[in-house]
Amino acid sequence: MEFLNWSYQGMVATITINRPPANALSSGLLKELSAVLDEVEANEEIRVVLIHGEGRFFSAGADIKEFTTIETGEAFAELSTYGQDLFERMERFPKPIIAAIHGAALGGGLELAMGCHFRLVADNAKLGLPELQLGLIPGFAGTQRLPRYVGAARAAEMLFTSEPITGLEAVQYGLANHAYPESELLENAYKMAKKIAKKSPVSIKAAIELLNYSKTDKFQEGVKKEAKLFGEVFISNDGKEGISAFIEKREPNFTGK
Ligand SMILES: C/C=C/C(=O)SCCNC(=O)CCNC(=O)[C@H](O)C(C)(C)COP(=O)(O)OP(=O)(O)OC[C@H]1O[C@@H](n2cnc3c(N)ncnc32)[C@H](O)[C@@H]1OP(=O)(O)O
Repeated sequence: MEFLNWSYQGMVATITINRPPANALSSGLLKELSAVLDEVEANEEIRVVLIHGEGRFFSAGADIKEFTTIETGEAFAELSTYGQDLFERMERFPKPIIAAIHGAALGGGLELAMGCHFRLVADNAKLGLPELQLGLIPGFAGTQRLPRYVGAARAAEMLFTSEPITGLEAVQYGLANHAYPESELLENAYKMAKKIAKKSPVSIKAAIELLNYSKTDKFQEGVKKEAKLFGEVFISNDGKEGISAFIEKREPNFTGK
């Protein structure tokens, strides 16, 4: 594995995102995550999965630099569908997956965390979907999962302003379950994971299957629509301007074209 480390001890597997400087989710990293999930699913000794980031951040989102190598809207929509399917698999995964978020979970990073069964955060972490700042939209099901956790109006504000919320706010909004000082986050996440690992894997698997029924057919329709629009927005002039502005470290100038 090039971008992820993983190991397990005492029924708890730890997946560490390790792609400096920002743990950006390149397509290679997403493929590795899929392969790790295969191994974790097949291993009967593992009952709970904890996912966190090495370095300063959980993850700053999809790899914006890799975006410049993608030429067509269709290819962008395919990337979107790949991430959506992977995070959907996580939400349906038969073993609980907990995200422990420090630093920042932005864009695809937050979308990955929202595909986990729940989130624990550092109280000063930043969580947001800043894609509109890039002249884009979220593409890994963020437009469908965020309103489920925080409500439509808060999701709209987070999308329209691109401003992140803090870990403490994420708990108030229902996006994260508990916030801790950053230095105590992992220790508390392991405590929680070990508690859950004592439960029957049979009943955990059934509970996860049932929790997924609370999603409506509209969720799946919304996800498909998101991938289509993700490709369309990417090929707009504003999409190109937003990505160039990020790479050139300047404010974008959007024209509506
Ligand atoms: C379908 C999904 C779509 C998406 O996910 S689109 C991406 C959404 N995410 C974002 O828009 C977040 C972009 N990043 C940031 O806002 C900031 O960065 C941070 C808040 C994460 C950190 O800010 P600071 O502490 O000032 O560090 P820094 O100098 O901006 O970043 C350190 C290095 O990390 C690279 N980087 C950060 N985020 C990404 C990314 N998402 N993709 C690729 N590279 C990224 C930067 O460019 C830079 O690199 P260098 O040192 O070479 O200049």
